[in-house]
Amino acid sequence: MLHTRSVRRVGEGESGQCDEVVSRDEVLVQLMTLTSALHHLCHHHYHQSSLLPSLHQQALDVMERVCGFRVYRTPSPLGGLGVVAAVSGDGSVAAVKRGQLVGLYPGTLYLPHQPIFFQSINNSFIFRCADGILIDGNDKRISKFLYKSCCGRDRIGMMPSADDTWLTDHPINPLNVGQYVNNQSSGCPSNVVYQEVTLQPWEASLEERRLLPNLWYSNPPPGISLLDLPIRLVALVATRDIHSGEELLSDYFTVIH
Ligand SMILES: C[S@@+](CC[C@H](N)C(=O)[O-])C[C@H]1O[C@@H](n2cnc3c(N)ncnc32)[C@H](O)[C@@H]1O
Repeated sequence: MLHTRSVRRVGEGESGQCDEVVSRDEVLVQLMTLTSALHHLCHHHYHQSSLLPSLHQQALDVMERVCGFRVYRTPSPLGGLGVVAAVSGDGSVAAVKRGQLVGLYPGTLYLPHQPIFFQSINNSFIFRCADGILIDGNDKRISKFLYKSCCGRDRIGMMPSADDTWLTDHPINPLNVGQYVNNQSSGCPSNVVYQEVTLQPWEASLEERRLLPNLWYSNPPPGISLLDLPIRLVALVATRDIHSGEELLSDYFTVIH
């Protein structure tokens, strides 16, 4: 069956993937613009699950004001859930412009040599980066337990070092649903690509990091602080204008040359 699958072919350039729709810096500018606008929602005790649905709605409103569209999970004609981009009101307009950041792939980060056998059983949410880093974006069972455990371990004082609300139906950062983007199918070509970004520690404040959905499975090496570690982010970027109500579709199968 594999030979019938469409494959995204990626060459590696000096500064990253050759198929980048926009530069790494542009992805980060878009990301930080949204996270700055979402900061005020973090001052609530948002880990209280009763507040999350309302905070999520407010976050979607902020996203639409800042980015021009909102993204959310909804039942997909392909089966299960998918992710759509939409604007309130007129469904005929282009909600997303080519090059806009539409999602982040959340999850626990595993180095290529780290064991992930039990987490990978019956798990369709494991993303493999070009350099072999794995991201477990499953929000259920052992994957959920491990992410929450790492989040508790990495707390900086009272401050969480990453977002864990993506494990619920009401993420405080609406971008953190990229693991639910479905694969393209015949007649429905992809409209987003994955752009892998290594975020250096000095590029994001603690306030920004608490809205980002990735952290490491392992402790930092001895003598290295958690805050000195880079973080891997996988951004989903639109490859064309996307109409309001359209499902986001990616290409799961990528060959790196
Ligand atoms: C990462 S999940 C995506 C979210 C998934 N739809 C869900 O609700 O859990 C990947 C799984 O979604 C389903 N899927 C993704 N793209 C699909 C497609 N084009 N047609 C049918 N099923 C698809 C497959 O079951 C696949 O293993």
